[in-house]
Amino acid sequence: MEGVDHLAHERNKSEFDVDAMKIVWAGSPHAFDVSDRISKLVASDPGFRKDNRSTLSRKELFKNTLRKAAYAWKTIVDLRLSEEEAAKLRFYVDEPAFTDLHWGMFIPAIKGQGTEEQQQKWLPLAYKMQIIGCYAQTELGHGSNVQGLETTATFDSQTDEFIIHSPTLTSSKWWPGGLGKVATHAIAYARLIVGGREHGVHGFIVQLRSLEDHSPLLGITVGDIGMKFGNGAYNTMDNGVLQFDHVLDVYSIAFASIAVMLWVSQVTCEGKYKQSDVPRQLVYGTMVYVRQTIVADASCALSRAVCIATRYSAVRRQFGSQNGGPETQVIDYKTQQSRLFPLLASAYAFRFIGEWLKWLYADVTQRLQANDFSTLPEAHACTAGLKSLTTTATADGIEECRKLCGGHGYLCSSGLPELFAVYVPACTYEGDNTVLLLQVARFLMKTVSQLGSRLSSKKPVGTIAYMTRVEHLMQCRCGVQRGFAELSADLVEAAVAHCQLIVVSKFIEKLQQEIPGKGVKQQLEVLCNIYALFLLHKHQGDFLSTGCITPKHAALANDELRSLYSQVRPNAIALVDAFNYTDHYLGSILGCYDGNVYPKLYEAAWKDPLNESVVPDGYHLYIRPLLKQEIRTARL
Ligand SMILES: CCCCCCCCCC/C=C\CCCCCCCC(=O)SCCNC(=O)CCNC(=O)[C@H](O)C(C)(C)COP(=O)(O)OP(=O)(O)OC[C@H]1O[C@@H](n2cnc3c(N)ncnc32)[C@H](O)[C@@H]1OP(=O)(O)O
Ligand SMILES: Cc1cc2nc3c(=O)[nH]c(=O)nc-3n(C[C@H](O)[C@H](O)[C@H](O)COP(=O)(O)OP(=O)(O)OC[C@H]3O[C@@H](n4cnc5c(N)ncnc54)[C@H](O)[C@@H]3O)c2cc1C
Repeated sequence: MEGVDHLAHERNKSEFDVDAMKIVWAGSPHAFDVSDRISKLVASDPGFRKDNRSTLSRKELFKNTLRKAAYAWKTIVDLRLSEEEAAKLRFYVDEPAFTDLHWGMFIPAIKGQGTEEQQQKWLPLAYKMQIIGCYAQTELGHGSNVQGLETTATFDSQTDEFIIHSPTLTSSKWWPGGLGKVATHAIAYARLIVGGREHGVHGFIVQLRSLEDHSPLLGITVGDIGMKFGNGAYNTMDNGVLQFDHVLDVYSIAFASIAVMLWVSQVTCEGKYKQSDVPRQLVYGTMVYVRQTIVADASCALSRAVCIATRYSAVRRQFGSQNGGPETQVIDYKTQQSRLFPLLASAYAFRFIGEWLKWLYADVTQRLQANDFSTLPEAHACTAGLKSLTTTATADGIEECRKLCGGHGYLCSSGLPELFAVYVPACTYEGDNTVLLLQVARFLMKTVSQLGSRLSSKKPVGTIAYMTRVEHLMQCRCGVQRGFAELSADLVEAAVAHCQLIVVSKFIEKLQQEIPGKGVKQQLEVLCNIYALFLLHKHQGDFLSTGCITPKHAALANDELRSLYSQVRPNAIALVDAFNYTDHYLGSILGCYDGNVYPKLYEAAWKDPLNESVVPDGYHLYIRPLLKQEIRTARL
């Protein structure tokens, strides 16, 4: 029945202050206020409805996304929302679109790598959306190997301009979001050539389309790369293909530096290339920034899936009826708990590692501004490794949550198939997860060779086993005289272990902070122990082989896990309520707040276009002849 909370009995079991946990999850009272207010604003506005996405064709879907993006911008302007509120509004609109790359990469790249002059020229236009940007780095032939990019940018000292060119088919830009049909400008990465000499890959701001009629400029061939994984989902995004045919960057020498997107290098008025004495890797700075935001995205996406699966697991009953009484809630089955509760713990763990990574990025950015590059390697390794670890775990976790919901998890109305389809490319974009783990492995190898066996003693006591595991895995690999490539598969495992150590240690450090609210810290301690012991159980081979635990320890850990699951059980619904997601944002009948699942599932079924007619289109042409044996049977 509408208006009845079918999960009230679960909510009454809670042993902690849910409102206080909402603040912990949001990060602060202010952050909670913004999130709560904006999510309800979006949920209450029919202009942001999204329940019809799966019934639209690609063109209808894309046009609807453009409408929503324009409507969101109008809402932001009309309500005079702050940058923080506007970002939250785009988040809760929950539709991959060109705006993600405009605000998520194009603007940060200019802020992070542009000179004062470049920022003064481009940021005001970008902030007012008077230009729409994309980040055009990947090419048809190269994505991971940035140094392999083929697009060229040749400085013409006669005309004081840069000539951007795609010399081969494989140099076509391929994948940039927003490029296909919308972006007017791109930050295009190309090999800089000055005076016949090549100076490696640099970023260039290039105009792609007319600001008058949106037609591609002279020498620009641009379009969409086509349908992607899953029906609705990520097809709201126009990932594009782009070829430059000797495109002149229209900026005169006076603005030449406007085009070369870097404060680490300049082309002077005399056509001379000036490389500052800063690490070349700063050209990768935007990727470091985006990787740390992707870790925060992981906690959002995983918590969404866990919220759906937890609420549905409390609603669903199957088997176990005693004397005609109610059947057993599937959330009470130990197998369901052993699959679901580690994902609940991971959602919280990723939330806190995302908070720490945001601090680390801000710290390294501050140091860079003071020409202190000492923590850049660690920042790169951490952002690369944690992006890899959290996105892999989240993509796998969303799929596990779908399976935890049985057959109904496979319905689009569960919200889980679309969530998976939109989320899963996170394991690839912003760096293929294996390629990024290889970067971490390189960093560990260098650290071991510099520091000897002790990778770091700066970890909380509770992580000794985790630290020993990493050191042992590295010693086993570094000890033998075989090349990095030969050992790379093993080194990637050590890299994963290192990232898991960081997540566990930062969760423990979080618990050493002042955390207000009745029972809140206790609940987080339970979740932290679940996260740490679940990984220890999952990788017990590593821990046993390093000798840092015995088989008896492993058995005790498993017993403790079961006990911890029993402690979470009465609080599970309250722990997902703490995410404070609206039904609109969840987009899931299985995860609706009131747990009134069956009537909503039944009602939603009849809204499917296939049920607009009782007799299906095609019956008279195909089925009736079949049933009436009017189809001439082939001679046997
Ligand atoms: C229903 C709805 C559900 C909603 C769910 C929510 C999900 C959100 C959906 C939102 C929708 C849309 C938003 C999506 C946003 C998508 C954005 C994607 C954009 C992109 O993909 S941009 C392109 C990204 N490309 C890459 O990441 C390329 C990866 N490759 C590299 O980074 C490099 O090539 C490399 C692998 C690191 C190799 O570098 P290189 O060739 O230079 O070679 P080396 O390995 O020798 O490195 C040299 C040296 O440099 C150091 N180094 C390398 N990288 C960095 C760095 N980034 N920072 C600092 N230092 C770096 C390296 O360590 C070496 O140092 P050393 O010599 O060892 O000292
Ligand atoms: C949805 C989506 C959105 C995207 N948006 C953008 C965007 O806006 N802008 C942009 O510039 N790009 C974008 N990309 C491109 C993305 O950044 C690349 O696809 C990504 O960096 C992976 O590179 P790749 O495709 O070349 O993979 P590859 O490197 O070709 O990977 C293929 C396989 O090779 C393996 N491999 C590669 N190199 C090595 C190695 N050295 N050692 C061991 N194994 C290796 C990988 O692990 C993987 O298994 C997007 C991609 C997707 C899917």
